[in-house]
Amino acid sequence: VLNYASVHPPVHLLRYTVVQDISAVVRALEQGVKKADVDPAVKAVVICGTNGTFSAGADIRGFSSIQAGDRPSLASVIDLIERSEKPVVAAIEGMALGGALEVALGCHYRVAHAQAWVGLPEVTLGLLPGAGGTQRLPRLIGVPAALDLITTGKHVLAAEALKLGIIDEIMEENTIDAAIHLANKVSGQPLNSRRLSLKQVQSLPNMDAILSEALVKVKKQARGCLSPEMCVQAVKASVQLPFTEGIRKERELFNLLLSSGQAKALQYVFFAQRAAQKWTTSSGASWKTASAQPIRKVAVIGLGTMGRGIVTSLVKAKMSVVALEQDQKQLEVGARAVTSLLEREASKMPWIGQRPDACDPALLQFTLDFSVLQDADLVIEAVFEDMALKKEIFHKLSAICKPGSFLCTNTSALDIDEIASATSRPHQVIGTHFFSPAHVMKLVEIIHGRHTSPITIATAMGLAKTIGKIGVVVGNCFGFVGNRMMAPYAEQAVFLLEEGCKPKEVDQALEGFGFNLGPFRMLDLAGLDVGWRSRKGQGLTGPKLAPGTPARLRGRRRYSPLPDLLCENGRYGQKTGRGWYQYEKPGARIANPDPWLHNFLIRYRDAHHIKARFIDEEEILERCLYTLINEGFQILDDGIASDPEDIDVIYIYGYGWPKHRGGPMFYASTIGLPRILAKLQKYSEAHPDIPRMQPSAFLKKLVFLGNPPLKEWMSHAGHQSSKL
Ligand SMILES: CCCCCCC[C@H](O)CC(=O)SCCNC(=O)CCNC(=O)[C@H](O)C(C)(C)COP(=O)([O-])OP(=O)([O-])OC[C@H]1O[C@@H](n2cnc3c(N)ncnc32)[C@H](O)[C@@H]1OP(=O)([O-])[O-]
Ligand SMILES: NC(=O)c1ccc[n+]([C@@H]2O[C@H](COP(=O)([O-])OP(=O)(O)OC[C@H]3O[C@@H](n4cnc5c(N)ncnc54)[C@H](O)[C@@H]3O)[C@@H](O)[C@H]2O)c1
Repeated sequence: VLNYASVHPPVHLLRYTVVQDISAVVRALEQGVKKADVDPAVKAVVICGTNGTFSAGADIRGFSSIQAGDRPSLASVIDLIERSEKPVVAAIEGMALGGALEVALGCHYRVAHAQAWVGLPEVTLGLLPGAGGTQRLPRLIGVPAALDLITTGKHVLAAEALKLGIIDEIMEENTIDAAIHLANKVSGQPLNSRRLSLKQVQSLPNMDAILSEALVKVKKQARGCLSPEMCVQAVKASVQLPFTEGIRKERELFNLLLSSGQAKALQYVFFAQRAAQKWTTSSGASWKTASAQPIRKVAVIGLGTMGRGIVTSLVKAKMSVVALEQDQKQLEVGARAVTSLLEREASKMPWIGQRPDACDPALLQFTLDFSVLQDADLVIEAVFEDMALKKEIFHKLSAICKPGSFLCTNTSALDIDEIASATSRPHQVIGTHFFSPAHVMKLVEIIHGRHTSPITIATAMGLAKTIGKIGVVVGNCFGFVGNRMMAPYAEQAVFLLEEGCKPKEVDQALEGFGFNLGPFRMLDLAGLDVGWRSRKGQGLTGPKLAPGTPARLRGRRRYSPLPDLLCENGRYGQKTGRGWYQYEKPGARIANPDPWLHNFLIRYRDAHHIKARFIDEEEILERCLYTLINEGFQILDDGIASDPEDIDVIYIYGYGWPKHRGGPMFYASTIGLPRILAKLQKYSEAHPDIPRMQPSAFLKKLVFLGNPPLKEWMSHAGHQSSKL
């Protein structure tokens, strides 16, 4: 942990390794600094890490054992460092994150390697920098810059840290030697001006406005997450209170966050995201047995909503891309759309000037000619959601593409095995389900068919990582994990309209819960015609529907024809300017309640003899969320997802589930499975014609087993029909 090595007398070198037992690091730092302080042979101290890394901060797993009210002893050691009569220099290699940057801020000087980066990411873990960071950083770099770093948790490279004033010197090499040199140079000089706790925060004429605007901004973006707001409160304390009182306030806010439950959820997500990268199949394949093949050239077929976003993501990651369309007109429209997306992405990257190759259009070729795809290492198909068309394309690809190339489909729900059956290489066929907008959304569901080889899975996962996405391996069934769980959720939302709600009431309840968009705003954005086409394909509506089928029943299941009726009226959502809401013009984004729709709902209820009733927020949330969670339990039992963490990662990064609630399965564990079961039982008794409300056998089993913790759920799953 800490290696107190006096290798460069008279400078003491305190080397410590991070992400270990924080109290051991803290104790060792304390002893080291105290020893150096009383040792007359020591004139200065340098603190550095081992193996080229200063530190990634406190061990996140250790937070669960900290009780609210515990004294963060790291803070007192940082005080000790700052009070030292001998200059202490931080030598930052690799990274200094969280508590590590706070240690560096307690040092009198900071030297960093040019490739090092620093940041205070605590906010992303539901916390705030709890060891003086919120009080020292504003004193060092001013309130606006400190607010930016502390409320976003972003990391900055050494050059930017130097510009901001966090770092005193940057070195291309020999950072530790440079720190020792600096320590020797400043030895004997007065230190008070270097002690941040003694500095005043630089006053600004518009300080009140800066703080209140920051508060408004973070509240708006946080969707109920507390930590960004508490970060602003802590920085505000640095402006309004003397240092020691500010530290007290920081500790009070830290303890409040620690006990809020949100910190636990966000830390769970941190590990869940990493766990999802470690896929394993039921046959035992994993990263240990299969490695990703190198992918240099990717082809994308179809430049519609999804294809253009996928192409943009690939080009941003500097991959060579061929984009193919079905006719010249579509090719031109698609090419224009991709160019404009790439331009927008480039303008968001201020470092573009230093990296002229980023988003290089020379990496991109547009074509109508399938034979150009011959040497692609991997192909992603993103044409219409139509099985016959997809099979035709895969058959063609199988004949044209070189033997080693991988064939991926971006289907939202269709059977991967059936698509693969159109090829002579089903082991190289896989689903890569991106989310809209594909150049923004982080998630890619990687769907493993019956014949998909481990190398194909590894390669698809590798590609996702290369382009900055989070791949999650799932099994093959209609809608996979995400869309399969979305179906009962969206279905409930529509049933609630039939029973008396307005779209805005349902959306407000779910947006209040923390979703980016409620179900109706989301459906309007995605396009109502997408689901309509799928329902027609399934024979739930349209020409394939048997004559005489009752309007609100399919078999013995309740069905709502409302979404079909909207489409029949040309209301496809934002794209047509009308959907569940009305928009100023087609393509406009601001959703306004539509009196036409409200009258339509009244007439619809009259026609079907439905008596509208008042439905409170609790019922809206429970019916939408608990049916979604119920499907999640079924998915786990079926083996379509290998564990609840995977489902949670899918929902957070693909569907805008509020991160501070940890994903649907984690949320279920915080509510308690007995309560979810009881509510589902109550609602399914009231609505016996909605099978998706009937509690899953797996949920019942877990309740019967005494509501075990989430980590133990999978040891009780059935898995007879594991698809992974
Ligand atoms: C006494 C109380 C005092 C309280 C006072 C407050 C102190 C302070 O304010 C709080 C903090 O410092 S908050 C902390 C602030 N710091 C942060 O928030 C930093 C969070 N970490 C990161 O951002 C990234 O992991 C890195 C950029 C460090 C590396 O990225 P990369 O190269 O892509 O690698 P990777 O795949 O990401 O990780 C590799 C492995 O390391 C694991 N692990 C990593 N960090 C961990 C941690 N802190 N902990 C535990 N484990 C951590 C990770 O799970 C994975 O494990 P696996 O078993 O192999 O799966
Ligand atoms: N839109 C979404 O939100 C979303 C999200 C995830 C997955 N998906 C899936 O992605 C796929 C594409 O969806 P989309 O929304 O981008 O559709 P889209 O209608 O916007 O685009 C499809 C494109 O494919 C092109 N195309 C059709 N036949 C072709 C052929 N034979 N050769 C070359 N190009 C051809 C069309 O010209 C069109 O540009 C579908 O399978 C869909 O289910 C869509």
